[in-house]
Amino acid sequence: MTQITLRRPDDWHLHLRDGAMLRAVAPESARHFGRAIIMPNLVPPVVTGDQAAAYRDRILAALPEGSAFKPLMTLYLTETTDPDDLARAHGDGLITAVKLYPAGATTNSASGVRDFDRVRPVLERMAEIGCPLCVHGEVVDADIDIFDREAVFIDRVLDPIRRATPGLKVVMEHITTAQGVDYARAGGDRLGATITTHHLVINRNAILVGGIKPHYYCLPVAKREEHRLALRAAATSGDPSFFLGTDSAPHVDPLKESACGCAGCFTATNTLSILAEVFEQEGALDRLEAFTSLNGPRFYGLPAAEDRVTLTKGAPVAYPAKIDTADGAVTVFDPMMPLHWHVTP
Ligand SMILES: NC(=O)N[C@@H](CC(=O)O)C(=O)O
Ligand SMILES: [Zn+2]
Ligand SMILES: [Zn+2]
Repeated sequence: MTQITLRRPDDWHLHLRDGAMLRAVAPESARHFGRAIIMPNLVPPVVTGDQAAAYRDRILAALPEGSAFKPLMTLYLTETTDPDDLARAHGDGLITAVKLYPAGATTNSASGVRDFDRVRPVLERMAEIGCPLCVHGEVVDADIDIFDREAVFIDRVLDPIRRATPGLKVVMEHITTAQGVDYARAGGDRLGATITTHHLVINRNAILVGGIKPHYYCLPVAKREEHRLALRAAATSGDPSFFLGTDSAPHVDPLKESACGCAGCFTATNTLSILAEVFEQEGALDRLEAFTSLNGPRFYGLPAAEDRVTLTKGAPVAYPAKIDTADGAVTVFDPMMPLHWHVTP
């Protein structure tokens, strides 16, 4: 196969940031994607309906002229989230989901949840109104090894939440383990999982072998090869539980290339070419559309896109090593392989 046409992909987990960074990265996602779930971990985070509306307007203002890209907004769940404000924002179509960060788990998560019992009433309300909960699934306990934090979260936090609030729709964001794959697969209609582009490509060796490689450091951190293979099998299976959330998470280079570097891989620029390469390697190009364009809308109860993008196989794709922002350069994820699939938007 040398050409494939897909319904326009959506990105079910994206960091667009704000200000100069937003203006630089929004066009990178809008070039290929139709919609994206926009992460609310700004500083300060997006916690109220009014803040979500203002952020949506800043995103729309940052898009190229004539872009049809639709940001699907989220609220950042805190222990003081007002269920009425949340329900109003959801009812008005202003927000599509709510994001749960365990406090301290990842970039800008200080306002996240410490005591999960304190958000029970909000979760009950979300189940009633059909508002999905997107979860960064890692425990933060100092005695839990960073490579085990996702698996432990499933047992200690996620499963109890889902049992206590069975009507709640939950998305396990950016799963990185075979345990995550197995749990999502068994979870039925109300459970989905996003998988990033980079976790289909790298295992933990990419970060650590031959010198420390900060541009491969993200959270949840990439795991052993057996987990990468489980993610590839899940993503390419066509199973509707799994859909694309790139977790494209830009940080300027000085903040990555540092003695204490930030977590996040910036993949918006070359994601679709990488995914086509991965699906081709797995003999699953015919299931790429399910992963990028069908399973996500189905989970969220939204229509699939009507317009299409075409991918054509040819000479290696040229893409910039970095993009410029008024705040500094951002390195584009290097998949360590040539990419041959050109996207015609
Ligand atoms: N994935 C990351 O490594 N970083 C994300 C936060 C997140 O999604 O956990 C970011 O905002 O930089
Ligand atoms: Zn996260
Ligand atoms: Zn993220």
